[in-house]
Amino acid sequence: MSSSNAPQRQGSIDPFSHPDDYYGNEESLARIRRGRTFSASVNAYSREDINEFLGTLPSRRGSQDEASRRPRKFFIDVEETLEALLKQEDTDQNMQITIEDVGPKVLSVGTANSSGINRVDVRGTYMLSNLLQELTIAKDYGRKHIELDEARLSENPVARLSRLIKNMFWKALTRRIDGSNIEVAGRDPKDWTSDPRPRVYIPPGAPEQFEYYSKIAEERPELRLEVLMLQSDITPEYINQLNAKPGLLALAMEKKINEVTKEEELQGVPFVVPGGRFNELYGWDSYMESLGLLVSDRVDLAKGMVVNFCFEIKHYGKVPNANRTYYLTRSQPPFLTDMALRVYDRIKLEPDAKDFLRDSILAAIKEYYSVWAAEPRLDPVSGLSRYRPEGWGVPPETEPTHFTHILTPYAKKHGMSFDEFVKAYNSREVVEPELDEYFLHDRGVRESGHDTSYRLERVCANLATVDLNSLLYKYEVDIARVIRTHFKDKLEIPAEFRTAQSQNIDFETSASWDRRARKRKQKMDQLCWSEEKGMFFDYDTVKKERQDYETATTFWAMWAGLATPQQAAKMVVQALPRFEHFGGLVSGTEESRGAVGLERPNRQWDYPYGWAPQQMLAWTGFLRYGYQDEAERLAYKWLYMITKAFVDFNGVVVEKYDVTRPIDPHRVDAEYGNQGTDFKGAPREGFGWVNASYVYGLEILNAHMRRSLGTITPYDTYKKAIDAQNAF
Ligand SMILES: OC[C@H]1O[C@H](O[C@H]2O[C@H](CO)[C@@H](O)[C@H](O)[C@H]2O)[C@H](O)[C@@H](O)[C@@H]1O
Ligand SMILES: [Ca+2]
Repeated sequence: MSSSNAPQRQGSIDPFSHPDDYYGNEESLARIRRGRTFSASVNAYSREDINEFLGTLPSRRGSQDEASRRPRKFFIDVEETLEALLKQEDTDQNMQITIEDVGPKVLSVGTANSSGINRVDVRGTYMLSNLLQELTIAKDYGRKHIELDEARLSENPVARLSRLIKNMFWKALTRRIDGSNIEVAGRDPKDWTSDPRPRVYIPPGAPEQFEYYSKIAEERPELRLEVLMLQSDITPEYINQLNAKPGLLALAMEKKINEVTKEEELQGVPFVVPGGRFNELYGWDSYMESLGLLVSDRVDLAKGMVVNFCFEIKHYGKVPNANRTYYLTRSQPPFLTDMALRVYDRIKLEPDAKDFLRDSILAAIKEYYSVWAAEPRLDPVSGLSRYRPEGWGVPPETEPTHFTHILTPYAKKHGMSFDEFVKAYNSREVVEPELDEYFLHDRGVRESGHDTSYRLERVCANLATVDLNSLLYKYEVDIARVIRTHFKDKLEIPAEFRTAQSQNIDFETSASWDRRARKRKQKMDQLCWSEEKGMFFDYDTVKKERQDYETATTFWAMWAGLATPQQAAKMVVQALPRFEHFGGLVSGTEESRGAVGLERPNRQWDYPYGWAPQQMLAWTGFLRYGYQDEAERLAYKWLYMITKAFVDFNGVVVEKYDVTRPIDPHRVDAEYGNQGTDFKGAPREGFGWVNASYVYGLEILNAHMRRSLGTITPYDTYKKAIDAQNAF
């Protein structure tokens, strides 16, 4: 077929198809297929979605013959145009074309009909940056020349971003731990050792995996894969030792027929990673991602994550923060029951659906008893739970300077260099009880997912947080409902699901779970709710007092259905205005954070930052209690902020946003900066939970809002237009 130097006719190709189809020629496609590590089939982008957005292009400087409205194609020399484009338009030389570049913002390209002889202009930041993205991707596919649909450059930004998320980003973030993918999944940008290499730890209960990976390591020495058996007794001491050789924790595998060899083999159950430096299966990221995957019709991936969680609970006793050895002592906010129920709802007609539901609920019950409702996380006095994981030492995965200000005084005290002190402290050669206390809370902060925040620093492990207890309330009501509705109110508990806390329980009924939920709600009303402030607060189980830090997690009580209608109304009227900003909800209020400066730097989970999970849970909570307008408004603001940054900054989609910053909300310099900003030419993966929030949020908006978003209309302008329309 055609060589990559010859122009290729792409006349019959959908202008919005996946790069595999759009840019992949026979040869490069064959190469990609050969090298493709597994068949993560991506669903085709819905044509209806695109049609809905067509005709609503943003009113910006258009290309010259826009009036003719005929679909136009360009014939482009990839390398030459890329070079000219960057030279002329990327004036700050960061390999992105953004509103901060000060080039002429116009580049002429040849039309396909004239074989490139007649030239027309591509104008404006958005179209030029889309051109850069398309050329970068075409180059990845080895293309020298392309025919490029103008529609691909002027595409409605909401349609473009949704399409990228559904077609490209999920695929780029999908992992499977097995021979086909171990070199990608094993990579750890956080590895602090002098010789980072892929390493996989197998739990003793999965000997077949040990055999499987050992064979791969032997057959493919170039991988430098080290296969190790995990000790059965997972103690903090042991985990500390493993820090010299950090590695992946094996996940679920299933027997499948290899499409090529037609032989049965073990394959990893796929999952989605957050992105950036986070290249493993996380706890609460996975839940948020699954909400996006379900609306992207990737039920298979959402299901895969539930199956992997069940494997983790079975073999590691919990859903670890993420599946790396250094995360083993701690978990993350628990969402398994809701996640499993949402997946079940989509697969309920499949033959194994009931087994899937049973396994998930059994795993959630085990996790509940042994992790969340057991000491040290359980506070036996209040009956509420805390993020209070075991372990000791300095968390090795954090950015190197994170603890400098905390540790330096101790290093000086012991007359040691910084590194010598860290080594001595981590191996218990030096004992510092004050530091132990600091890191007890720090581990709690990381388990809470809200790392870090002045709300939790130095106190987290003592707090019965509104977030954790709302989530556990949801576990309790979900478990009760599933047992009642799906298992005739009697769920048998097989021996492997019993725990030290539940060893005499042969079967579960809904009554005890309903009772637990009622008790938790009553305690939270008593200890966490403020009638005066109209919100829930964390409760300090040691000082026995309510905290006063105002946290957006108060809305999790609505998500979980724990709030009464009266409490919900108060939260909407009193609390919501304190958290609502230009781009949606801020994590905590400015007043609660307090003054920041050199001595007291910003923390990423405090004001002014907003995070996808806070938005998604609040929208769902508002909808649950009938606050449709509030949910729509908040979703609009969040999506507007993401869309605007996507349009103005070369397709950027990041881990978190500064929701008070209208122009460049993706610029966050707190702690380790922002994941997702540092790409060359084209974004490849976005960020897991923000991708999810985008497609999930779009489902909440009405059609009019979606159209306004596509024309980059700020919320206030949209609202004025609607009010004016309604006045007639
Ligand atoms: O390396 C520092 C910390 O990074 C993680 O936390 C952040 O990213 C996670 C993945 O997106 C997310 O779940 C968490 O909410 C973020 O704050 C990690 O989870 C921490 O344990 C780690 O110390
Ligand atoms: Ca630039």
